[in-house]
Amino acid sequence: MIKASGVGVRIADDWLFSELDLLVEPGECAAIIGPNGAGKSTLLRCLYGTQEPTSGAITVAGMSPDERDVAFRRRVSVLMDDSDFFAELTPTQHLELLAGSFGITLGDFGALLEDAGLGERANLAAGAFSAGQRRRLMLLGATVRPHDVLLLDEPERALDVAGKEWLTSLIARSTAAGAAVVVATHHPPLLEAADSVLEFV
Ligand SMILES: Nc1ncnc2c1ncn2[C@@H]1O[C@H](COP(=O)(O)OP(=O)(O)OP(=O)(O)O)[C@@H](O)[C@H]1O
Repeated sequence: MIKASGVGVRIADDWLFSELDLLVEPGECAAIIGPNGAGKSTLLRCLYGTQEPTSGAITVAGMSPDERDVAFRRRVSVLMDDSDFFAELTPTQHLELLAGSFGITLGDFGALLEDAGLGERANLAAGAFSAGQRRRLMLLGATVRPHDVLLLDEPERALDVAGKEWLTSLIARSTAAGAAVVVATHHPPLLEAADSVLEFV
């Protein structure tokens, strides 16, 4: 489902990383770890097609990554550093928007938002939310929408203890539904839940 072979990214004269191989089958989660600036987000951008690797080949959901390709975006869900939400919309409206754009029902919105810890804010504009509440809303959106692949960049950021436990359950739900998940993280419990760990140095 996700295959990277011999992937490298060179910045100016230096290789950020090179000869990197990654294979994530459906239903598996791979964690990417390593120090700040090691290249974790850069690799995720390569997997989503936001950035071209300098060398190597990548296949995601059977396609060459291209974030501009609607067919690719419909199969690959992503939460990156710069992912955003609609500040003027409420969580309920975000879910309605997702359900509408994918032409699906998402089930009981109230239960989903309650589970995300946003039950009491279901009908308030998200622009006034705290950092952790925004992150919960974006994580909910990224995981309830249909996806074969889920790419997460430090999803634990801004989450409280309960939020981090919820995050672990979201990833487990996604892999149980057959998605291939790649998560760059500094949160050790996510490593324990991962099927493989790719360590950047
Ligand atoms: N297109 C680019 N042009 C210049 N520098 C870049 C480019 N892409 C990545 N870098 C640099 O590569 C390094 C790795 O960045 P990256 O965000 O991938 O690290 P990271 O492992 O995700 O770090 P963190 O744990 O801090 O999030 C940084 O020094 C960054 O400035």
